[in-house]
Amino acid sequence: MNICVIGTGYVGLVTGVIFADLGNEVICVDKLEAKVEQLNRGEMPIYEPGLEELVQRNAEEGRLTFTTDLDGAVRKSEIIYICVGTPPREDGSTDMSQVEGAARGIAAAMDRYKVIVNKSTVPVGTGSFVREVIETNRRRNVDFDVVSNPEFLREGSAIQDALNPDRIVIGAPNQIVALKVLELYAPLERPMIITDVASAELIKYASNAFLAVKISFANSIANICEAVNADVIQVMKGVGQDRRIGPAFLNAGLGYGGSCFPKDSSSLLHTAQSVGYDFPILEATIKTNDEQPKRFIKKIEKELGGFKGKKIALLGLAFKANTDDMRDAKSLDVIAAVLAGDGEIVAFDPIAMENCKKIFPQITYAKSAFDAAEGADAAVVVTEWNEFKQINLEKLKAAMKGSHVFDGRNLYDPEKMRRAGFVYHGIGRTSK
Ligand SMILES: NC(=O)c1ccc[n+]([C@@H]2O[C@H](COP(=O)([O-])OP(=O)(O)OC[C@H]3O[C@@H](n4cnc5c(N)ncnc54)[C@H](O)[C@@H]3O)[C@@H](O)[C@H]2O)c1
Ligand SMILES: O=c1ccn([C@@H]2O[C@H](COP(=O)(O)OP(=O)(O)O[C@H]3O[C@H](CO)[C@@H](O)[C@H](O)[C@H]3O)[C@@H](O)[C@H]2O)c(=O)[nH]1
Repeated sequence: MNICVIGTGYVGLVTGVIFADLGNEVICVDKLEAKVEQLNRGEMPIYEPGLEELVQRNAEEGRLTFTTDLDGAVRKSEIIYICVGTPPREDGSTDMSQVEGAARGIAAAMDRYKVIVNKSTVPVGTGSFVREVIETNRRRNVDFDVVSNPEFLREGSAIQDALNPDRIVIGAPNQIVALKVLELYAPLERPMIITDVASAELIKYASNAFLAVKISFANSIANICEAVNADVIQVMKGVGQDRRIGPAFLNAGLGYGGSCFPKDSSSLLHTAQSVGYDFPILEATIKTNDEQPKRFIKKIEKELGGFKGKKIALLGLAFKANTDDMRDAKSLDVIAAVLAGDGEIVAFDPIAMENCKKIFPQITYAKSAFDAAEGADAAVVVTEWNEFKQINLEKLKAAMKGSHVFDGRNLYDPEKMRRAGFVYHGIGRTSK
């Protein structure tokens, strides 16, 4: 099959390379010339384990190409995947300008029947919106179908997630076009759900919102744990053992960040409100998530007696481990609060420092966690990197001036930390 993928972010790159690896001819298009040049040199614009090798192999074998020429790519392809960004607007709704731009580009280039697939996370109704944009802007009277095929990959494990999805969701206007898209995924032998376009669009938002609810619920329980001296890890372990609940996404911490949960929960809330429904569960989930880093920062400030003149070793910057993505990373809240309180930040992250420098060039970036901890009054952990989980506690203690460790991801055992001489503060952990 000849496939065109529009957008070379996480989703476009992973979708493109996987379809190429399954034997299709894939052209990936991006409007950013520098990004396309970088990809053509075999360099990845993002950090994602396993991506570079897979892209290089498929490019060398001639199945995967990168271009800025949307016209040419659309003409050569039977199926066109829209994988562009859908960032949030100020009011929580979704900025659809990239999707509209892609649809206009497709409309101008279409020379025969095409299947247009929305893989971007888009509000319910986007299938009809894309159809309308193309109908209005097409130059020739050629037929086309619009399908929804949402993506469920996670950053940091994107290739594995895309190759082994729990389900493949295809929302199509008819069986024939559904089967055409389904055929692309047949070699993966994963469960398929075929439905209408609107339901498929909503499956994506409902899934992300439900996971966000789980996280905010665990964080709420953690906040109670702190007041009653119970341990949230033990509590959620006990809760998650119930097969009806499940253990995943019950880790209490600083709250969810990244490029998806915050914007997608706001977008779904906006959709609900636009049809006259308040969606109180989702509202509370978002509120809980907004408050979680604030509570943590307040706790640090109180324990240290303010940030003024204090040196904070910040361990981790990315919104989660195995990515260099800084979108909605909780480290940003911590940095902003410490700087606003006249404190000093020395940060270390295995791979996200370059991206953080673009946002906070004024803080100090260290060569290692120990380098960051040198002479620090407190260490604050915000990203669940393995190298922080396995850190040599003695060495960390010896490097620091103070003994406070604020663990925003519950990486450590409180008892072990106390034995190592730290004053340990987790999220929802026992104090004795
Ligand atoms: N990042 C994730 O983990 C993830 C997972 C599942 C779903 N999603 C959804 O997938 C979509 C893409 O996310 P992402 O993180 O890959 O996006 P991104 O913002 O990192 O990348 C989007 C790319 O599209 C390009 N683009 C925009 N308009 C274009 C046009 N008209 N022609 C050519 N290129 C164009 C941009 O230049 C950019 O390189 C979003 O809707 C997101 O919500 C993301
Ligand atoms: O128990 C948990 C699990 C996650 N998180 C946080 O939640 C955020 C999101 O984590 P994760 O879901 O692993 O990362 P994403 O790459 O943002 O992936 C989510 O968002 C994608 C974009 O829509 C979806 O495709 C994925 O299925 C969905 O998991 C991060 O800040 C995590 O630290 C917690 O606080 N507690």
